[in-house]
Amino acid sequence: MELGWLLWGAAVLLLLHFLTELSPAVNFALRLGWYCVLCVMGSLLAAPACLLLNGGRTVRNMRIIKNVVKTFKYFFGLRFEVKRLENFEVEGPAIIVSNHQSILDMMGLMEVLPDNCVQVAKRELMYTGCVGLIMYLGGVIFINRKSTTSAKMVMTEVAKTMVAENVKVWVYPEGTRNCTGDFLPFKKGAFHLAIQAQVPVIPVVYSSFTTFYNPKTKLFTSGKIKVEVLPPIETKGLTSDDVSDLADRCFHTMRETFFMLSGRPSPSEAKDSS
Ligand SMILES: CCCCC/C=C\C/C=C\CCCCCCCC(=O)SCCNC(=O)CCNC(=O)[C@H](O)C(C)(C)COP(=O)(O)OP(=O)(O)OC[C@H]1O[C@@H](n2cnc3c(N)ncnc32)[C@H](O)[C@@H]1OP(=O)(O)O
Ligand SMILES: CCCCCCCC/C=C\CCCCCCCC(=O)OC[C@@H](O)COP(=O)(O)O
Repeated sequence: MELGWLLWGAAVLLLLHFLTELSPAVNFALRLGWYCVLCVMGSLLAAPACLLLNGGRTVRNMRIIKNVVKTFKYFFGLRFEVKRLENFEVEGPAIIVSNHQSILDMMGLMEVLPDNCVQVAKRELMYTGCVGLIMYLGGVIFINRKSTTSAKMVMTEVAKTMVAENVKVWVYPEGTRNCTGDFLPFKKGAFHLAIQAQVPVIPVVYSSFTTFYNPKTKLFTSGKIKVEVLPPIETKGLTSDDVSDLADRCFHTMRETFFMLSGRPSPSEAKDSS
């Protein structure tokens, strides 16, 4: 009986292996499925630890979550090369902004996540079972993207509490995933937040995933991701009139860095040299 199960197991594994060799779409689905399984298993493992060690929803749980998620990269042959981590060393709260290419970004985020830092996420993620639970326990701030008024109210509240509780807040200013090899225009919530709280903005840039991950062509192989933490941008003395300039400044600096890290000329440079 046991031998029978073993043979069935081996046959299924062999079949999966042939299917992944045969079809990029199967390889893509299996690897992404495996990532989701890891997230679920990691959450099931981390949730009791968070509850036992820290008693409930608190940013301190992010340390536990970070340590679990940092192991995921080994399953996918992903490597991170991190530069200028010291730029996170600002006293007190800050807004961290970074580019958002995929659900895989969570691995890159945890690779560099400073202490006392929570993320802003769409509220739909709260309803993903144990993954939603672990985000809740880690202190993730959920916003309703379908209601600008509600999202703005939550963000304004965050501006007050981040100063009172000395936390950093991580926002994806593109507001959605984008794996096109360029940036989407930035939404302004993060920059309103920074100016309302009078705290610095720290941009973080991840190189393009397109050489190893592309949902359109069903590519998902191993690869290297370069990450650079840029110098903090002060907002002391800025007012709501400066939000657009601050957002533009971050967008351009981050986009230049993105093309540089990705080993591609930025579209403006390419035009100049032609
Ligand atoms: C252990 C194993 C674990 C396994 C793994 C599990 C979990 C790990 C745990 C944690 C990791 C969590 C990682 C989560 C990542 C989730 C990522 C996301 O969900 S990204 C999507 C959500 N985020 C965002 O959308 C942020 C960016 N968006 C914005 O900033 C938006 O501006 C907005 C606030 C959401 C509002 O957007 P909306 O489209 O509705 O409107 P506009 O942007 O057009 O703005 C309208 C108008 O309002 C002005 N504005 C915006 N914000 C403010 C504000 N705070 N105060 C005042 N005014 C504001 C804006 O400027 C516009 O005006 P104008 O056009 O005149 O400029
Ligand atoms: C009871 C319900 C059960 C549901 C089970 C779902 C299981 C989900 C398992 C694993 C999901 C892994 C999620 C990792 C977190 C990644 C967060 C993320 O990157 O979200 C995308 C969001 O930024 C932007 O969304 P859109 O691009 O606008 O869309």
